[in-house]
Amino acid sequence: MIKVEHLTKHYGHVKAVDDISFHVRDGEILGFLGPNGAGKSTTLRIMTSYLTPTSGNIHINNLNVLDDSLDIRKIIGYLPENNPLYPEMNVYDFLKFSAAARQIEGKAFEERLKKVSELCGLHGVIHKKISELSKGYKQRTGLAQAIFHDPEILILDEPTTGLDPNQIVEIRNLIKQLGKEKTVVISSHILQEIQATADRMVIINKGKIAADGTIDELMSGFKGFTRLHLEIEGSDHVKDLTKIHEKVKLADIHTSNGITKVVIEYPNTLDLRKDVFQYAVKKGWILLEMNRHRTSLEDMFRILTVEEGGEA
Ligand SMILES: Nc1ncnc2c1ncn2[C@@H]1O[C@H](COP(=O)(O)OP(=O)(O)OP(=O)(O)O)[C@@H](O)[C@H]1O
Repeated sequence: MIKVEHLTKHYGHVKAVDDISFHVRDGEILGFLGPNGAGKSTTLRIMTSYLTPTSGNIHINNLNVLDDSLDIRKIIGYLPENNPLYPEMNVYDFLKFSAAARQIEGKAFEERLKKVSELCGLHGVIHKKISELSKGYKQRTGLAQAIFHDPEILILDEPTTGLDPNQIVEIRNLIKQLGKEKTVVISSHILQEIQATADRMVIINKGKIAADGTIDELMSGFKGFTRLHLEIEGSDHVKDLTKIHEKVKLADIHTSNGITKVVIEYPNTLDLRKDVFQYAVKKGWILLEMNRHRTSLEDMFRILTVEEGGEA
């Protein structure tokens, strides 16, 4: 269990993380979602004990990042955002070098290498120079380094950034595979990324927690709205649509060549399509198109982060 408690981190005048608390349960894949600059990397670097907090603490099992940084690094595997590798080394030498830093050598190294390269699909490239690998294989090498000491917790900072769509799917599958045995925290600024891999998510914005829960919980807790897109021919009074119901708002209206394109908005708890149709008939309008768009999780993410003043 990872417990983040009232964590705050200042860089000079910049409050990168502002009194956040959340937890990660054993065995779950937690998505840590937020726009650029939200404070994700800072939180993850404190979690991995590479950075000290200004205040607050993170407990991992019976350890905490203030007092037990060396022990914490033993139980955590970390893939930082920029995946630092040594491009001049080949994959084998790089893994041997990283393993030696953790005192995994000789027979123990060879045994672990067999398992890790199988899991990360590195067999075909093990003697290739890192600089010659595709971005996807570089990421696999970074993941192999992160799991080499068989940590119980894996912290992955934006692991699919910069990959092509096929590589993204491969790395997601690998993360899900690793998540069967380990507790995983994966950060991203892309909602679909978190939806595709995580069991639960914590949304951070401007250093504060904006939401925390499973995707279903967040959706049901979020009072979404419907956007009804309409095209109406031959009316000057389309704005009157707001009279249908007190909750209807005019989101957009635009007329050209005698056709008015209008978007109305109302809570998801209502379905006003019939009312709109009947109103149009009553007014003698010709309704050319009606298209319903209900707020999705993407909208929710945008709203949560924008309302908090972010730049989603
Ligand atoms: N070493 C540093 N010195 C000063 N400010 C920093 C430093 N590292 C991060 N920041 C600032 O702290 C805030 C949070 O940054 P952080 O990297 O944690 O966010 P992030 O959510 O990981 O974003 P990104 O995905 O863009 O890396 C930002 O305003 C950033 O500019």
